[in-house]
Amino acid sequence: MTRPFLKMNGLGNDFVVVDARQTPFSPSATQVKAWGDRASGIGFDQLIAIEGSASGNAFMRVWNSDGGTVETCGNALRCVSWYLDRETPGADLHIDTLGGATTAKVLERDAATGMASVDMGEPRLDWTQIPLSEEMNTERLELQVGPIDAPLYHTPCAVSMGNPHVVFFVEDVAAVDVERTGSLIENHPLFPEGVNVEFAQVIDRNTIRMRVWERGAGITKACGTGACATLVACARRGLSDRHATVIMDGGPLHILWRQADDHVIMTGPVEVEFEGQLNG
Ligand SMILES: N[C@@H](CCC[C@H](N)C(=O)O)C(=O)O
Repeated sequence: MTRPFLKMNGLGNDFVVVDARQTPFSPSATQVKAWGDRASGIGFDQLIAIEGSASGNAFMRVWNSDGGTVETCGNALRCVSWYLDRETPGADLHIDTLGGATTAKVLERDAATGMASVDMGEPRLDWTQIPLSEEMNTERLELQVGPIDAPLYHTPCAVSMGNPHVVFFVEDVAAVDVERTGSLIENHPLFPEGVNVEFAQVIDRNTIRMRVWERGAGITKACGTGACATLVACARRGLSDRHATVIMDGGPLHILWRQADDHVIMTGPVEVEFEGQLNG
């Protein structure tokens, strides 16, 4: 089987995007892992399929590079909206995901880059929606890393943006061992479906520096849902306003948690890298 794909990224969080609207695409976990391997395959953080949808313009399916399917991906939603916008330039695009329905709009575009805004819907804040394995206040989780009497990181905030996130507040994000702590927390029993782990340093009320360990993908340069979860977490704790620039290793996203309807709006860039064919 060979399938054409487009390699794209949002702030360096990179994807292989397959248009599966005409021909079904159902790779095995082994195939996804092989294609995702940066040493021997194409290399990506997520594999994305654009499928048909009865209720919207398209359905976006997401696999992490470890081969597991997950609910959604914020940076990929901007890339998929750029792809679909070629067919109906400037229109609002309704893109469904396993994590919920979204609406996207491409604000600027040229042949290989663009800027898009996605309404990600409401964050889910109840412990059952994250989900957690036991009832807890998601604004202040009873969770800590390090010695019991002098924890390195503690009392994070949990937010679901359709997929699960836990946000730790730190004084110096550059000093965090993201791999060590992220991999430990990703599989903590408090998170029965695993969790994406963010470390956030509040610079001022409208600027947050964040680094991420993604469930099923490890350290990535940026995470769209992670940036949304980080802004929501900071605003819930009174550390930021409801709009901020979240600066990740790959660059900034602008996030607004709109007062009127509680929806989170993410705005940022899209880039096309190259076209290719998947074999396998
Ligand atoms: N890169 C993403 C999130 C991809 C899925 C995530 N690793 C998960 O397992 O939930 C983004 O930009 O949101």
